[in-house]
Amino acid sequence: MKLELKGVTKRFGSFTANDRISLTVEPGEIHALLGENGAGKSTLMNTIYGLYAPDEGEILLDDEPARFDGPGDAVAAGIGMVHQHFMLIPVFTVTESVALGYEPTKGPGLLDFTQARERVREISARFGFDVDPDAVIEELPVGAQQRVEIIKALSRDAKVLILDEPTAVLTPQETDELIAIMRQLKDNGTSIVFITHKLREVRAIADRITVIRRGKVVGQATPDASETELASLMVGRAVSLTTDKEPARPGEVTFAIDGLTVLDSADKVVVDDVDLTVRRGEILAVAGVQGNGQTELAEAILGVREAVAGTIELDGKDLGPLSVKERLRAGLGFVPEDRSTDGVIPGFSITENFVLDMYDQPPYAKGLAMRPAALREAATTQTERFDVRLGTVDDPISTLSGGNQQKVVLAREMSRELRLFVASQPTRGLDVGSIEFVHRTIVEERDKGTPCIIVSTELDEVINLADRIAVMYRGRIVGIVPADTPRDVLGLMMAGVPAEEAVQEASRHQTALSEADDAAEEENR
Ligand SMILES: Nc1ncnc2c1ncn2[C@@H]1O[C@H](COP(=O)(O)OP(=O)(O)OP(=O)(O)O)[C@@H](O)[C@H]1O
Repeated sequence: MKLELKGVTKRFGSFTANDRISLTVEPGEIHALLGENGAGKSTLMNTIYGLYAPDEGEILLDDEPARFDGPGDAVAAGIGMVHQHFMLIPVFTVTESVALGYEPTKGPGLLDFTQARERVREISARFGFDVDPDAVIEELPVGAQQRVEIIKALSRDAKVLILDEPTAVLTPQETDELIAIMRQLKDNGTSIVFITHKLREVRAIADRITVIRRGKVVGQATPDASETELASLMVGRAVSLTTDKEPARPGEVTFAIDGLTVLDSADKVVVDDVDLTVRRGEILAVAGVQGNGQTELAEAILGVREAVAGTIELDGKDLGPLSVKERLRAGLGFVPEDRSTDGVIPGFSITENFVLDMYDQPPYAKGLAMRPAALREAATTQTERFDVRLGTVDDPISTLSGGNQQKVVLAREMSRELRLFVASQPTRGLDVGSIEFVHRTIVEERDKGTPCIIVSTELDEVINLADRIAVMYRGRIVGIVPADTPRDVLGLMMAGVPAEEAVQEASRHQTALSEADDAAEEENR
């Protein structure tokens, strides 16, 4: 189905989030939508999905004007959407989740689960999804949950599928699987609108690219545009995709973890006897495929997850007995992996979110009295520094775009005097310009002498920032290697191969590749 937007405008009060946007998505086309944080991408998609009514302009489906009074109308017209945050109910099975939207009925008030299960089976088989209709959502990995969202849309005959940052939470393997699925859907005639901040993906799969900035279309591109060209079109200036940094000048060890063991909620060991040290003035990146204990390691440092064995010491002090609040006061800056559940309180204003645990600390309080003016000033200055796109700092943080909420968390945590900085997926959901800034700011923090731990599943980020890299696999540290370790060696370590073996295996692989090249050349001659 062809989707066409003509002059679509959406305002929130006096703020124009989408300003006369026009674009066309042809049947079977993968159309990427690029734009910096707060550019208006999600707003536009929510409008196409019937969650917002456009203030001006129109949406056409196969050249016919469409008006939606809610997502129900959009779905009936053939539009499906997979949101940034999945809308699935954790305790439901796959079949129940799909039936909830599709609701094939046996009669008044009775859902036909047999029919729904068949539908799940049929769609899974057609696209090779490998999803068990009876699996419970909360027990599925994120990539599989996302496939359920796609099945749900397809079960309702979606002909236009909107994917809003679908790869932000996926492992590299899951991303490859999703890309394969998108290709199949395309071959099947489904039109796809694809939002992402990852330029490599855009170049790999998009047929056409539309770039929006501050609510307006600023350009169109084809996938042969370079990453640098796309980045500057998005942000309106040249962006460096790598961070210039001097070699670290590490000082003394001020942070040490010894024999740390942590259990998950089902009492399974998720961090297994981990030893780590970080020196002043260095960045240790913890790399690994999501779900190998990195999250729990970071949570144990913050104190939201209890260690069953081992110690954590900062500046010679045992953090074990300290509460989260006391650890923050001891100089820990912490960026959680999931800002929406652990980083911000949606109903609070940006200013209130700027302090949370630190409201009674100088400079925001003097004795027992809070100093609202000092707080407001800090929130204003720091959000400006981090280029947070906002109306005023008194607005609820929930009105900010996802990437801008992430920047508030970073601004909050990086505006204190720190003795240790720990960040999980610090740039998740950020645009390339913001990533450039955040990476530079982390390096500045290092150069002030703060020991930094960056937990990231993005190898680009790990390689860009790290002075040393610790690779985690199944709760253990597989090895700690220098920052210039080749990608293929890191990849093997992430699959559990010890460092030395990984180096040998990678070099064998390289030799085999070059021998194959030589043989092919010989044959061509
Ligand atoms: N309900 C709302 N009330 C007020 N302002 C809003 C609301 N929803 C979005 N906005 C504003 O509209 C702008 C566009 O937000 P949107 O979420 O569409 O951005 P985005 O391009 O998807 O960004 P990101 O890449 O960070 O997800 C932002 O400045 C945001 O603050």
